[in-house]
Amino acid sequence: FKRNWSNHKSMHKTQITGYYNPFPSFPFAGPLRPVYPLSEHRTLPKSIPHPTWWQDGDPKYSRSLVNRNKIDIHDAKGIAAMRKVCKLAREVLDLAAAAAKPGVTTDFIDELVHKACIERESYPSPLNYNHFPKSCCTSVNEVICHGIPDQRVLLDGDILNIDISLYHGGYHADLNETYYIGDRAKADPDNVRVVEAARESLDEAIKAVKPGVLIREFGNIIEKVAKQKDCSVIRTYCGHGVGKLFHCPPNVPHYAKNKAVGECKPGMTFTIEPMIALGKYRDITWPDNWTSTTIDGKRTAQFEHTLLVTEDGCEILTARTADSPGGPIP
Ligand SMILES: COc1cccc(Cn2ccc3cc(C(=O)NO)cnc32)c1
Ligand SMILES: [Co+2]
Ligand SMILES: [Co+2]
Ligand SMILES: [Co+2]
Repeated sequence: FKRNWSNHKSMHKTQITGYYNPFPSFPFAGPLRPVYPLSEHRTLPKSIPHPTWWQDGDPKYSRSLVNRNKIDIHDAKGIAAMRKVCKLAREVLDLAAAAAKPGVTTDFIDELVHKACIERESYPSPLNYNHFPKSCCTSVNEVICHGIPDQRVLLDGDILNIDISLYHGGYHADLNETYYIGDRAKADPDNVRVVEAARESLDEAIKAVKPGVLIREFGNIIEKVAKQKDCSVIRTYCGHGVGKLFHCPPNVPHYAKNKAVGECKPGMTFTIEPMIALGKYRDITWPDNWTSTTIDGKRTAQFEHTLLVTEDGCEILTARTADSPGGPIP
């Protein structure tokens, strides 16, 4: 699907002939622009198991209507596989985070992620998923999610979200974090407010995960934290079941008073991945049909974990380890 940009040029013409154009940079709501060309399509050795979409981009998730809301409960083997792929995904995210410095391009981060996946006999799940062009998502400043790694150089003062998903042993892991680029001690107070609101809203939601809790409860918790920090909650993108499939039930909205279906039961695995914004919650997508930004160009931050519901609570399968870099500003 290619947008028809012919009227776009006419908008520029009217600009030159003096008509007022309220959105001169449409559809770029903030200062960020893509920096092309994207690097060559990356591949993996065929010895590494590939998901269904590696070649034609189609997940082929033939979901029968009956199972529309059925949430998978993993057996011991499945739980062991999820622990393994989530540990590998955490290692890859930590390697990417350590490289995220001023002067480095997001494409370099993607190349590092791709190689780290191969070293771990894992496929980077986003690669060619619905035709997504790269092996991870790198979302800078006003980008909410699904940022495409390109030739843009990271700048001191940027905030960068790196979203990693791995496919290993027949199961997917999914996690992301937002990092301060450059001197964290000099980070803009608004950057700190939105990043720490996202971090804290996820942490508070995770504390509530245990058998019997309704999936729709997490949005109430997340929105309460966001509002306390004078931030908004993005509504378009939700957390999701993750396991044998990259995306499956339950759908996990991050906003209050949502109508999500389902309750937590031991053995299910899903992500909670709140996207929090300094300004309006509405989103707009770039002409690349992937990159989603806030409608007002204000900055946004996200954190994501893959969680396992246990008999008495939850296990954060993608938890940081002792040698994970970064972390909250003290
Ligand atoms: C068809 O519509 C879309 C639109 C945007 C993106 C994609 C495909 N896609 C690619 C990477 C990716 C990551 C996640 C994720 O859960 N992150 O936590 C979700 N979707 C993803 C499809
Ligand atoms: Co133009
Ligand atoms: Co993710
Ligand atoms: Co996700």
